[in-house]
Amino acid sequence: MKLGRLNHVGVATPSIEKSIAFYRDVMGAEVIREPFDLPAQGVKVCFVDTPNSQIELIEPLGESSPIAGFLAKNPDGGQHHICYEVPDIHAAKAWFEGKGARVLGEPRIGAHGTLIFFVHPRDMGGVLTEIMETPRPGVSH
Ligand SMILES: CC[C@@H](C(=O)O)C(=O)SCCNC(=O)CCNC(=O)[C@H](O)C(C)(C)COP(=O)(O)OP(=O)(O)OC[C@H]1O[C@@H](n2cnc3c(N)ncnc32)[C@H](O)[C@@H]1OP(=O)(O)O
Ligand SMILES: [Co+2]
Repeated sequence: MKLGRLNHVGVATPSIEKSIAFYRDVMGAEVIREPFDLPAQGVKVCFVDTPNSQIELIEPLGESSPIAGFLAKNPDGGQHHICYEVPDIHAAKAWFEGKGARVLGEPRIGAHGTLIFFVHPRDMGGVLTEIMETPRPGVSH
């Protein structure tokens, strides 16, 4: 597998509204997308555009949110995951499994509307890694 484009850095936050104010007023972000709920992933999401990538703000949605444990340990929030693009999600899953890395669940639709999966941080040098199929040109995500 060839390492693809960095799509986004996930940042967990207890309050997307407060984080939006931070990225706007302190970081000078000019393009901050409208937040939206993603119940299937247990998070509320807001994309902050940078010139070459995106920051993905994620706030827990519901008590069983996958980021609840992270926020319990880091109540002010923090860097949560890094997401790389790949051309073929199923080939990428087979690649990581072949390397003995723990893929967390089956590929599912992520915030950009393409298939994603996560690889366990303990098998990825301490970094929770999201793998995302590259959006196709002409399809809006
Ligand atoms: C917006 C949708 C989507 C997108 O399209 O972009 C998203 O990004 S959704 C983002 C949220 N979803 C997920 O994170 C799903 C995958 N995550 C998980 O399955 C779990 O969070 C986890 C990675 C298995 C961790 O589970 P948890 O119960 O929170 O913690 P543990 O105590 O079991 O952790 C085990 C181990 O891993 C360390 N850890 C946990 N989270 C992270 C992290 N974000 N970065 C680095 N390390 C992390 C934790 O400290 C434990 O370490 P040890 O104690 O040393 O074993
Ligand atoms: Co993400």
